[in-house]
Amino acid sequence: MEHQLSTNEKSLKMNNPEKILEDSRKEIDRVDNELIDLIHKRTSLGNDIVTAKIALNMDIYDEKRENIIHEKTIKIANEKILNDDTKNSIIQIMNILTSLSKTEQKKIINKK
Ligand SMILES: O=C(O)C(=O)C[C@]1(C(=O)O)C=C[C@@H](O)C=C1
Repeated sequence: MEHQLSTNEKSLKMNNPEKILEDSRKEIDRVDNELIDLIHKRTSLGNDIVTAKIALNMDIYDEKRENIIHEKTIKIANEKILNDDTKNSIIQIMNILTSLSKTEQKKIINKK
């Protein structure tokens, strides 16, 4: 749970930029850790997916599914009222994640 700062803590922080920097960097480290875990988790799912695709005689690349992911990403970004720059960056990140998944799936096929 996020810690809610009291008014007293907030005014203390305002006068202490070193503390703001230190705390913000600690929080960024925590977020980065979570992101790395989530990226690893998403990429690892490629293992099961490629096994299923081989059994179903499907290609790794699925344009229809990638379009759904693209539309879903835009919908979520709009709901969260993100600005266009942030929205476009998130779309790029999602493209990187699907590419990563495809690369991993190809590696698994080549090992089989
Ligand atoms: O859902 C799939 O079929 C996947 O292989 C996963 C994934 C993705 O990363 O989301 C990757 C490649 C496909 O083109 C579509 C989606």
